[in-house]
Amino acid sequence: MIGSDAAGRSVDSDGRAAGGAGEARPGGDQYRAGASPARLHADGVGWGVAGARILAGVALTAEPGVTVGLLGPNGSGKSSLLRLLAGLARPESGRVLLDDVAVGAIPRRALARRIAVVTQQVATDVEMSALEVVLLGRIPYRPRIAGVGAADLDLARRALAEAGLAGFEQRRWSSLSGGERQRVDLARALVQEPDLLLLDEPTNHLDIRHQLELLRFLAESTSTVVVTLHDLNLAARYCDRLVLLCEGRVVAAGTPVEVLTSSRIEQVYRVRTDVVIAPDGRPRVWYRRPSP
Ligand SMILES: Nc1ncnc2c1ncn2[C@@H]1O[C@H](COP(=O)(O)OP(=O)(O)OP(=O)(O)O)[C@@H](O)[C@H]1O
Repeated sequence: MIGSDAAGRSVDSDGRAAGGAGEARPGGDQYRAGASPARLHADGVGWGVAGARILAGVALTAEPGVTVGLLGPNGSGKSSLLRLLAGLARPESGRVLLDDVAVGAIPRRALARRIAVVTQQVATDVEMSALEVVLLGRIPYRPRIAGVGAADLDLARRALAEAGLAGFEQRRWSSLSGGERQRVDLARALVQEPDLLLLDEPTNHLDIRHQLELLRFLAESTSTVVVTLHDLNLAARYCDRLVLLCEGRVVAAGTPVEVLTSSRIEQVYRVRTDVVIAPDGRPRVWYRRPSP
């Protein structure tokens, strides 16, 4: 045990509540492929910058293995909330729990083994190969003075192939296109073998085929996933649940059918739509042309 959570409970070296269901990690540091999907729960979360309130009273629950889509207009607080969920910033009020342990109480190295984050800010001037970037995801698993092992290399190569980038191993990061960088960064997150995968607009540089492949991959992933998206139809099709933010507050949460109603989309996005339920039982949003 190397710490305690906000409630004073012991926290083990993997950031789990001592004696909790997930305490033992079969296979230790071996390839786990998101074998222990986490439950993420946030409630009453508030956060602000320089006196400006960015998030207020936000609640979000992602059950193990579920894919939650985080929606909302520009500036509604999606990226800010994702940072709080990832433990990259601390909420000013409320709490964020990973399997009942406050994220802020989990040691950084343990947190890096459990949560992987794919952000929008992908640096352009990194002098590394694609394979080296992917291998960054293995650092939380490596003894501090050890080099890269054969198993790490194998995992990184497989993750690149999974991202559709087999053969890109030695390509310089700076030579990659925006979409290729986004997929390398996803591969880096995958080799972290996270229990919780947090992605901030991971489709924004991807062509439609890669968007569909990525969202299908997330939907089928054994990890718990929270992903911010702007495309309402992709969110409706691939997410189990949606949380809709507006001006830093949750205005709706539930299944895609419950959240994506025509009146709510108009209220939040000021866009008129027709929403129909497709044969797969999920909503499809048709945007009306703005009247001249
Ligand atoms: N560090 C900061 N300093 C000042 N304002 C900030 C900071 N971080 C976020 N904000 C503001 O908080 C609000 C929410 O930003 P955030 O990036 O979370 O929104 P978002 O929903 O992800 O937006 P988008 O869809 O445009 O990516 C915005 O008005 C933004 O300008």
